[in-house]
Amino acid sequence: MKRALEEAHRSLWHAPPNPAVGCVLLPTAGAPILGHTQPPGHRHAEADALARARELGVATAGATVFVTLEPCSHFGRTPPCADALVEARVARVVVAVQDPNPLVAGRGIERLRAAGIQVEVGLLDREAREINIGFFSRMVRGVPWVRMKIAASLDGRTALDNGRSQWITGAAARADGHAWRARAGAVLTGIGTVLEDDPRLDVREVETPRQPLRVIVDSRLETPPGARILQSPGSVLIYAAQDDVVRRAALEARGAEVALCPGPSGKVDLSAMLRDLARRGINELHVEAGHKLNGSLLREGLVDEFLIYLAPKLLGLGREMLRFGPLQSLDEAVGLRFLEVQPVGEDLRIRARPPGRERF
Ligand SMILES: NC(=O)C1=CN([C@@H]2O[C@H](COP(=O)(O)OP(=O)(O)OC[C@H]3O[C@@H](n4cnc5c(N)ncnc54)[C@H](OP(=O)(O)O)[C@@H]3O)[C@@H](O)[C@H]2O)C=CC1
Ligand SMILES: Nc1c(N[C@@H]2O[C@H](COP(=O)(O)O)[C@@H](O)[C@H]2O)[nH]c(=O)[nH]c1=O
Repeated sequence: MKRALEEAHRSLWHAPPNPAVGCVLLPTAGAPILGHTQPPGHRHAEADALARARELGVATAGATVFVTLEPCSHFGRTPPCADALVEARVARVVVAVQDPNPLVAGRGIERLRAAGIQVEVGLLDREAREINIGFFSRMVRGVPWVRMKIAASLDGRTALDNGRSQWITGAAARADGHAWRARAGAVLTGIGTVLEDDPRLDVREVETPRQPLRVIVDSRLETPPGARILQSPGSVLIYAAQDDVVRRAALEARGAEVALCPGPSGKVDLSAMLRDLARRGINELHVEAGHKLNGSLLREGLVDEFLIYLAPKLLGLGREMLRFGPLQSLDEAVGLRFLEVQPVGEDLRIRARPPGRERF
């Protein structure tokens, strides 16, 4: 199953909105055959391993199959993998975790058992959920997994007082940040960052088979039609709270989609926005915003994970990571749990989760 998880990992960048799944087929004789999810519309992991077995002329009857997610039982863009395993006459299927999609959960396992195949469920289920944490979040909660990336100095500053922030972290940390952008379905920022940094927010520092959707929270449609984000590759979606026919037309003429998502006090309803992003198939949402939008997302309890790069430098007065508070008591502090602390180039990468989000 560990090999199957490694295979699943290879699909992380091209699988979305599908889950990244890995498969290892152990034939009764010969070497293991590996498979993983191909881009949407192409082979799932089990079908991939079975196709490889056919290409190699390896008999699949009696084989044991390890797969990181329950085989599908429904006709989507590809035929059901459970049927393919039945037709291949495999003897045993070990599934790491059941499909979280309430419409199909358990059906693939039932289909295999009904055909007389021995099925076991639960081996390395925690790791299997973790690799598809965004897909699980979308299926179970109806919102993407929100991962907030912050690049800061050791004293926690994300920009100088005058707004300048490029660059705080080094080249290796910035490239690492692009790898996290690449696996997300969408990258989200706020209008403050668009106006101050004129960012592109696309994936350039690492190779990628696709560009994530770029999303701007822009209550009053203030994104300049000449902004670089509208010129770089990939689609742009702007959430506004108020319509403005002229500004909307100018942004649409540049290829952006504008969605109205009004909330209280003339601002975008951030929870409704997340539900809408999930409906659009976004599993992981990568946030790269300034202290104001970061603070709003935290205050509304919408942040699932922090991806923080800390540079070994001090900036003194400047913008904080997230604007919230002031708290009255230390008991009110937002406690986090470190998942990982890792050097990246000359900087440190810290991944941390708030309580209740340690696992999914
Ligand atoms: N080092 C780093 O990792 C990063 C640093 N930065 C830096 O941050 C600075 C920009 O910060 P900031 O201005 O905070 O930028 P943001 O990206 O946070 O955008 C701020 C805007 O978001 C809006 N906003 C906040 N909450 C909501 C909500 N609930 N609904 C709708 N809109 C909301 C605010 O609107 P309103 O005004 O109406 O309240 C505000 O105008 C720049 O200097 C940039 O360089 C930016 C990104 C990453
Ligand atoms: N300053 C800063 C970051 N800033 C983030 O990168 C954005 C620019 O993206 P792009 O236009 O695609 O290069 C910027 O608006 C902000 O969100 N990132 C980092 O890894 N390290 C840094 O020091």
